[in-house]
Amino acid sequence: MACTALGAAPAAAQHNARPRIVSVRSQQPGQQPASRSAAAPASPAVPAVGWLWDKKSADTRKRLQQADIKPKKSLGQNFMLDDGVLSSIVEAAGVQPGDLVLEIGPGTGNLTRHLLAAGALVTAVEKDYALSDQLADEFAAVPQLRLVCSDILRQDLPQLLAGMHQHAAELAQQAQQAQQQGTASASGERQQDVQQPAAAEQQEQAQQPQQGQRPKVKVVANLPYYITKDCLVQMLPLGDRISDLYFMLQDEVGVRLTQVDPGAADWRAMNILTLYYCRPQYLFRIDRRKYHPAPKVHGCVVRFKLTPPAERLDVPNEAGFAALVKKAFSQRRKVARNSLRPLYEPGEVAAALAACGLSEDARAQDLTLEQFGQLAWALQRQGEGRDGGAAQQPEQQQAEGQQ
Ligand SMILES: C[S@@+](CC[C@H](N)C(=O)[O-])C[C@H]1O[C@@H](n2cnc3c(N)ncnc32)[C@H](O)[C@@H]1O
Repeated sequence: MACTALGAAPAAAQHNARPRIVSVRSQQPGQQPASRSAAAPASPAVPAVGWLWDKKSADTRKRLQQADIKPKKSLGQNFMLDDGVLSSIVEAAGVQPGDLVLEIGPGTGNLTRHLLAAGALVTAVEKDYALSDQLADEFAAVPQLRLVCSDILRQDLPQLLAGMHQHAAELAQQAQQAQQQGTASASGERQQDVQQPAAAEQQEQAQQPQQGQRPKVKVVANLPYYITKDCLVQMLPLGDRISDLYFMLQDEVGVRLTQVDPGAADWRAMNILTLYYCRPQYLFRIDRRKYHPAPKVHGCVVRFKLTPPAERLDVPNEAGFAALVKKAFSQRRKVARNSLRPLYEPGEVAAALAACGLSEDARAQDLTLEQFGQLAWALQRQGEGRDGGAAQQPEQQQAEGQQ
């Protein structure tokens, strides 16, 4: 396992981030985990699963006591005790050998073990140093796990995801070298340079596809409830690099994000923005007693299937659209023409709503994603007509208003 501190946030965000290297146990080229033969196939290795099951998730309480570690409420530490639930999540996520999986908060490694057993190449980001140290020891012989000891919310995500592709390329290269060494020694030949340098370089380039062709990452996590929204805001826009998020959430939040319709009191800006970026699906509920310590509320698993940027609803401007939606919901009881002040004059909003075939008295909570999209275009067209083409987007107006 490689344990590192990668993808540190920009300087302004580094206060308190303190990512650090716990340990680095580098793999010698060609060296494989003990369980693998030298003549491994030239693809990322899959660990033998036997030892993974030496530790049962149900024993978490006992193992924490032995290590003298108390669950920290401040870090949302509610460990999953049920291996059945964990394997259901990995199965629902369709994890296949060689898949790239980002895990947030591996904790005592309960979900991590299931992901590795399914053959995933896992990058796990854990904020708690004590737990990171434990994981670094436990998974020392597993190069398929890359452990990042840091706060996920302070990570430069594109950099973290790029590091996952690099990790996969390194493992593939090691497997290939091991295979070549195995073949050479089996045939009794002397090890020779069988490739010209240029050919080796070409092969390496072929193994490192460009961004658009790279396989997308899956994110699978038993999240601390208090960072759910921030993680969604951070990850939902990355549909060009992430295929799906499989999150264990507070049940009430999962229901609110997946089972509320326009017009309901619980229809919020987060519903509109979630639907803009993905298709959310409630998978199953998890009894609160399956966690240690048991939280006050039940959990659930939700799949967020991310929409690639080119397939999202067409809006005049993404940041402007998000600002429009948030402003419209900022005073939920008011009709939209009033809640959208001062971004737009009430008369402008009423005219735009009418142009979309909507009631002038519509409230934000009455509107669907598509209707918000139509409203954004109607407001844009009106602005262009009024300003002779120099219409401002809401975020521009906001920025100027703050000056
Ligand atoms: C709900 S526990 C889940 C632990 C483990 N995955 C399981 O299923 O048993 C959440 C984990 O996230 C870690 N964590 C909390 N905040 C974090 C953050 N901002 N970044 C990364 N990890 C975090 C906690 O230390 C804890 O290990």
